[in-house]
Amino acid sequence: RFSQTKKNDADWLLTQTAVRPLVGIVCGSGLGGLADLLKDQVAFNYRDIPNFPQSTVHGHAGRLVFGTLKGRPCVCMQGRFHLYEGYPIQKITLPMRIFKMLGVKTVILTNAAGGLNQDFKVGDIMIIKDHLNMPGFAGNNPLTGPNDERFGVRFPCMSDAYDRELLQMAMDVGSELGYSDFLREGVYCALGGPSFETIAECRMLHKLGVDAVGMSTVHEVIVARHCGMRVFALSLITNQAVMDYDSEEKANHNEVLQTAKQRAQQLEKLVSTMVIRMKHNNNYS
Ligand SMILES: O=P(O)(O)O[C@H]1O[C@H](CO)[C@@H](O)[C@H]1O
Ligand SMILES: Nc1nc2[nH]cnc2c(=O)[nH]1
Repeated sequence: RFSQTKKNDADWLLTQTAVRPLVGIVCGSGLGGLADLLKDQVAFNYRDIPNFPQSTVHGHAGRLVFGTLKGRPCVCMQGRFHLYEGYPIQKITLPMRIFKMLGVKTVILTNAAGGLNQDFKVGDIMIIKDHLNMPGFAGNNPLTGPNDERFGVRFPCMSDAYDRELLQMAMDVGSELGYSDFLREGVYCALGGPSFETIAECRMLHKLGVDAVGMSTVHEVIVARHCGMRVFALSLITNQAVMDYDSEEKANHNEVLQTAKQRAQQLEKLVSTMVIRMKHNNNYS
């Protein structure tokens, strides 16, 4: 059933735009401005794409934007789907398979996340080098169910999920742009949400080696890697996870959106420079 939906969506989109994207970008909470960098835009509201889920979260506009970045064809999701919105996990990740069918080779995912690493500050950008898939530990993995061999193997490897070359490129580009003071790398952990973490949960995640916590990205990464797309992902640290019973801090979505607003331009510059550099390096067919 999902397979037919994906094919219909991809075919429908390909008849509506001449852009044949090689890069697919997913914008995290409050980070939708990335899509505005695209030139010669052709944009679709999710509600107008047959069978597509709808964005229900503030800070996720719900538009699929095609366009070019210095001549490089891209497609950008201005808004993603989360488990807590009530969608089945396969529906949340449906856009990754549509990306694949559109011809996308590299996926760039961004998100807003809480910082657990005590060296991190609000406003830091963390390049994701690995993840913990908490819903997956409980059996909620987007690849659950019959495996569609046309996309990938039954048991995909995840030790190479985050492309090392792109991670290095992000560090290099970041340092050239003068971002080194707020550029980090680390491990992202996805939880189901929508409640933010308790203090005990934050302490546990910290002990497990998690640097940043959020409610997205990991499911998309798994599906993107399953079908062989290259993955680069980053978190904007929008708030410090609360680790201390004396703290007055309370995680909230407004703070997340506020921080995103403050750092959005630099994050956009980092990502767009990388997309342009990918072309120059001729990394892709
Ligand atoms: O991961 P993104 O989509 O950036 O959103 C993050 O921000 C929201 C919480 O403020 C949650 O949805 C969390 O996952
Ligand atoms: N789970 C979770 N998601 C977030 N998204 C932005 N900040 C946070 C956070 O502190 N926790």
